[in-house]
Amino acid sequence: MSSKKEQYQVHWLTGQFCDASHELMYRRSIQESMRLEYSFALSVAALVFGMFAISDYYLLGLTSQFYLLLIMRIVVVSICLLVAFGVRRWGGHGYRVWLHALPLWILATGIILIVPLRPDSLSTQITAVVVATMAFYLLIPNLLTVVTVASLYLNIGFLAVALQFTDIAPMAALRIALLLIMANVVGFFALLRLESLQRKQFALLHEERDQNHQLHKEIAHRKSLEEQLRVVAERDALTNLNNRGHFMKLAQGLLQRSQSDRAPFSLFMIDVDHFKHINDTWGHSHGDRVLMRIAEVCAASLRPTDVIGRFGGEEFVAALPNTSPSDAQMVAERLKKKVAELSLTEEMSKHCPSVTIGVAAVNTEEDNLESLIKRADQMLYVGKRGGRNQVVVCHDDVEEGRCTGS
Ligand SMILES: Nc1nc2c(ncn2[C@@H]2O[C@H](COP(=O)(O)OP(=O)(O)OP(=O)(O)O)[C@@H](O)[C@H]2O)c(=O)[nH]1
Repeated sequence: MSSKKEQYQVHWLTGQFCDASHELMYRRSIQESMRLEYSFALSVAALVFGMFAISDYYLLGLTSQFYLLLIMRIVVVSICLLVAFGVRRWGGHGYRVWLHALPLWILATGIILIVPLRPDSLSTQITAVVVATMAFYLLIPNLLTVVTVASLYLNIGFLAVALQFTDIAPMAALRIALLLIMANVVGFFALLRLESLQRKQFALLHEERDQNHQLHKEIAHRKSLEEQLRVVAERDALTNLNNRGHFMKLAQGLLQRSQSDRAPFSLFMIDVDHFKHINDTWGHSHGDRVLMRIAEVCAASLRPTDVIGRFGGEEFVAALPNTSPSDAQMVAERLKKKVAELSLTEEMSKHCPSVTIGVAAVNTEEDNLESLIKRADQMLYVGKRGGRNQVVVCHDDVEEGRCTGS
């Protein structure tokens, strides 16, 4: 945190960031607005400077001095307007410091040159220099260092030329110098304060952005952890099917909805045949792979609205809402066929995997998930006893022992 503060530290004298990369980043961020502001302020300053040609005319008439002043004003205004146009089009505050400094020097030169051409209007010119100094600092957006140097050039140059070309007394010159120093001090500290406040605001904004970014990262990390936890809590690690607990929860919901809609509902108990033999012959890792493949086939054979889970070991369970016993038998037969068609690893190519499926359907409104599972399990047992690799459907009259097998 403290190193961040150091990075965003503002220099007490220049009002710029001590860190050059942050200073560049700041200037780039204000570049667009600065371009427009700068070119507008410079155009206004140039036009005001040009308009003083009217007072030149009233003071000097159509004399050679007037024409000289007029030419000088036209040159200054033209250059300033050209630079204003150039900055608006191409000039970035961050990159072209010289382009932003140039018009200040030209305006300052113009103001200084008025003194020898209109030496008798010195008091007006002193006011103009003070106003120009304040405009340099506060109206035409620029770097504090650039403004200070240009303003010192204007003030010292003006005083030197005034001493040279006018007959001011030394005390009057001292008073003018004090006035100009005051204007510079006020302008300097006002701009210094503005520059550092703007940069501090920029730093705060960036710190806030960094914190927001951190927060977003933290939230994303937590969400992914929550997702991982949810998967661990709901999924079977080997087959990625629902685990028994989650299956029961989902199937319970489906059963309740089916019962309230008076819609048919069926349930499968699916058991892999001779799975112990697979483990014993090819090892547990092959057994695991067979389980995974069968789980994939089972899941793919069902509709998206059905729910399947691993009940335990090599046994799976599936809930089929809106499915009558005859439809359930058809689905189970299809599933059994797909398992039989499974191609296993080369070593196991001679083994033909098979499953036995016990099917039960909702009979009465009092039926619940446990009783359905129990009946499907009984059908599974019947199928196992009947030679495996078959589907056994429990009908309404199961109590009387009538089942359909294939
Ligand atoms: N590889 C592997 N084996 C498992 C897993 N869970 C259970 N088993 C094994 O599956 C075998 C199931 O054997 P049995 O219950 O005798 O069933 P079976 O050999 O398929 O015989 P039937 O069901 O009667 O056809 C046991 O040897 C368990 O150790 C598992 O996650 N991976």
